[in-house]
Amino acid sequence: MKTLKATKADHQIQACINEQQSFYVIAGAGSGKTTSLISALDNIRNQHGKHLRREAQRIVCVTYTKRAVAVISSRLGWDDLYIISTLHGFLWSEIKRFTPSIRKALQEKIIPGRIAKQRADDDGGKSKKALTARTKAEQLAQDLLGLASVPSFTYNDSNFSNYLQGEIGHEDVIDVAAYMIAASPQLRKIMGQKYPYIFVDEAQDTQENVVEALNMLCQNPGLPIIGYFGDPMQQIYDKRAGDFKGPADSMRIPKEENFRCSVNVINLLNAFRKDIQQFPAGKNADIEGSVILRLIQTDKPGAPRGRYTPEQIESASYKLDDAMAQWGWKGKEKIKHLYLVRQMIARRLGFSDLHNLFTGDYASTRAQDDYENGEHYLLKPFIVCLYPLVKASRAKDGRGMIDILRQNSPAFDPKGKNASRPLIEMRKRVDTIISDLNEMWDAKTVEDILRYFRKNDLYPASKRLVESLDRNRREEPFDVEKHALEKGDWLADALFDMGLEEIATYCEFIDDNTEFSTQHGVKGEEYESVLVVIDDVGSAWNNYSFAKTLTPKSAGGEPTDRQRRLSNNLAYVCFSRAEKDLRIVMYSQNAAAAKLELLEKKLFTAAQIEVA
Ligand SMILES: Nc1ncnc2c1ncn2[C@@H]1O[C@H](COP(=O)(O)OP(=O)(O)OP(=O)(O)O)[C@@H](O)[C@H]1O
Repeated sequence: MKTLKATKADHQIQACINEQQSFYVIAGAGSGKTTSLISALDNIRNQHGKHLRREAQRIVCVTYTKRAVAVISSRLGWDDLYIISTLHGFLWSEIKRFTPSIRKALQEKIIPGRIAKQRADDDGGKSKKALTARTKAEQLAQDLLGLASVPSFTYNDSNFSNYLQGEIGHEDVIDVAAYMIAASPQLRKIMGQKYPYIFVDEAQDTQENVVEALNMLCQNPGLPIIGYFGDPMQQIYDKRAGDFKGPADSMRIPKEENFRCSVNVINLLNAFRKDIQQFPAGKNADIEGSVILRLIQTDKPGAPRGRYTPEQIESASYKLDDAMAQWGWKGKEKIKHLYLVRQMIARRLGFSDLHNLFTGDYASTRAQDDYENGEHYLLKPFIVCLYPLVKASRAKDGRGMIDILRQNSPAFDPKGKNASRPLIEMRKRVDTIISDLNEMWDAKTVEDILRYFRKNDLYPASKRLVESLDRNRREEPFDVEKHALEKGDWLADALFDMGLEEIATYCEFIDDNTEFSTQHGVKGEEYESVLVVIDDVGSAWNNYSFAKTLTPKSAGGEPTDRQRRLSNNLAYVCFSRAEKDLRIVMYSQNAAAAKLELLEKKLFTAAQIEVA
């Protein structure tokens, strides 16, 4: 492992570990939180590894993404002394054996809570919101009644729970686990004995109830202890413990170094937040770097739902190319593009039709969110299994294809129904499937491929997917009001008719194989040159309003508190990825006034702002 000079915070963390005291590290971007976390994990192994292994105890590190899990695991040599896992994965593995307790948590707390939330949205009237909430509350009440006869539960790794099928989705796993840990001293004791050291990375994005439950687990003097690492300003999800803290008597450990960014980028970060002022603490102190903000004047969006027309997108894109050319960034390597403007990413990468479908009239907010996160039930089979399979086959990666099938396909599950079939027969099947798939991929539709996969039992077909494939096509013309609750059918029908070309680029984008990223995908990453493109219009959500947050006067009003927090935090996360040069493009309907406002706020210097 690369050893870096220990910082003051590293010494404080070590002292906490020696004293068996919980702690929480609060520090800005690029301050080496993840680095300190990994070195603390390594130090515990050096000091106590033998003893822990003898006692069959393990060190836990939960982190935010599967990618972070891989990075931390590899830095520690894939040692099974550690459990390095996403929060969902870890919590589920701890509770999954306790079926009666899971059922009890759902019955006593989780489902009643969800019903109450729906009821609060139902004013008894006939509005779409009230009707949807009523239907959902009724469905949940049915689920509650039927729960007693559900024999067991599985985690279905999606946003949806299907209680009567015993399937629990992401949000429920978190809530059920937090409830069970908080409610059961026995469970806390079992976990505490197994895991004397528990670390949480990206603590600001951990759910509040989980922080509370873990703090209860570690509230007594001595082991187990918990160590959180995070930055309140990098909280980019809702309902999370932004201002997290350890249990009572835990130690707050600040870090003011920045080892990543150039001097100019750090100056911007310091102007952006007042709670932490960083200084360049490593080789970066010698790198001046550069920051340029280009404000591009745009017109009011001309398309329905406050979106750009194709001509406007064309023009916005052209002006962006222009800026890149003038900075000498056109064709330059090692640039990471961070766009909040999905419409533009989709256009540039070539999946506009898919994007328009999932942000158009047939898409509920949930469908849109799921599409953006790569979680939609109709797209996930492609992301997880189908497209990777085609890709592996085109790369002639036989081993990769078999791995994908073994991990995803019931027909190839090493413990499944075909486990005892001769290897040679299974190999032949793989060959047939791959050749069929390759043939179909260029010529057939989404529906054809999904049907083929279902027929051959290649992907676990969720109930919703099966229902969509089995249902008759919707023949009647779509009516926004009348079909509000069933619009997903029209969405599915339109998707079924699409070819696979756009799906392929979408999958590449979601898998982070393009130079484009959404800002959410770059947490924890760093790149030499970063281009951030921000535009409230293309974002198509109400979550953010960059114009109102950064330039309220020229944008015609203040953002909501929530918009301000999310916009500021997301901008901070993006800006702080740059090691050397940062370029920001912001579309504005009042560019000249926006410039004056930004200068007044001293966020940028006059030399750093261009108006085009
Ligand atoms: N003590 C150190 N000495 C020199 N370089 C360091 C040190 N600690 C971290 N770094 C380097 O600084 C960069 C940022 O570190 P790291 O990713 O751990 O920061 P972070 O606080 O987790 O960042 P963020 O919150 O922005 O994702 C990395 O390139 C890392 O190698």
